[in-house]
Amino acid sequence: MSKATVAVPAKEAANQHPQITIDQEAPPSEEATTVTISPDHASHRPDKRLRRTPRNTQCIRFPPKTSLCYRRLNELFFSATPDTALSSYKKPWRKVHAEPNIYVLENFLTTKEISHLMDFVATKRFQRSFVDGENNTSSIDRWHRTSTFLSFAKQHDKTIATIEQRAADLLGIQPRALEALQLVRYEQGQFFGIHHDLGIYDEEEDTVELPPKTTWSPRRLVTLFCYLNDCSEGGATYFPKAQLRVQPVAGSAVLFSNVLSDGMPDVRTLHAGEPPTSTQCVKYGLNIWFCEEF
Ligand SMILES: O=C(O)CCC(=O)C(=O)O
Ligand SMILES: [Fe+2]
Repeated sequence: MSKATVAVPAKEAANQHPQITIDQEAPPSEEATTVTISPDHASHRPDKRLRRTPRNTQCIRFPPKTSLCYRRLNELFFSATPDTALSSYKKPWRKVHAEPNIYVLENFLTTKEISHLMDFVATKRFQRSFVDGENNTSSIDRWHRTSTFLSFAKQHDKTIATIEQRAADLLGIQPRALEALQLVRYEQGQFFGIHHDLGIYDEEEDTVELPPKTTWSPRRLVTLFCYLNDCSEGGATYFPKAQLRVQPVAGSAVLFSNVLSDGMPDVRTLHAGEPPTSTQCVKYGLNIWFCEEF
């Protein structure tokens, strides 16, 4: 039974504005398959109706146009040919969706790094994940997110610093622009419902509210989400608007932008962490976020 459905009402269909219906009573869809691309959504254009209310007029400020980072972001996310941007990535990679551009990078983490990260799993305490709400509040929401997490201090150790540096090199940024790495865990049935990494999704308006610049939380431009283990029964990262599921494979990472080229949230990269459906798989992932500034 699908828990999150994407439906295009008849009157909206002509305008290509998919509406998302989220059944809050239950976690996201279990109809996971390996990476698939839907022709229906491959041509979806950015939603030009993004509201510019007084609360979200401050769009994301990109790095200077002359910077390596600006060129990388442009090429990776706003052009059809990312080959130069990914030329420094010497391992296999695939563009698994166009507009919005979403990539899967194979072997982003080495097996040594994975086992080092998994050592923390045994010794450190995971916290219940929470969701951000209005007015800089956050709360535990068992309907929306039941997974647990663990944050590392920046450059916590040599391995973490190496991973940070690798992610920074990929995006052409300094490691200081990355948020502290965050390990997430999903036991059977645990999930993270449909959300956006930049701000709060307004289901009725089908927009993402860009958080104000003054908020305590950094604004996340780009997400690089790494998988620490294989998970074939459930556990996919699901992009409802792209109709895409990325199935966890140890060491690989999914890369996507949370912003459009005008610095406003890209609602098309709405996503969810689906629940592993078997006791055989406890899913572990590592969030690496490139942020606007601290
Ligand atoms: O677990 C996943 O596949 C996605 C996790 C995620 O979206 C997040 O932690 O923000
Ligand atoms: Fe996310």
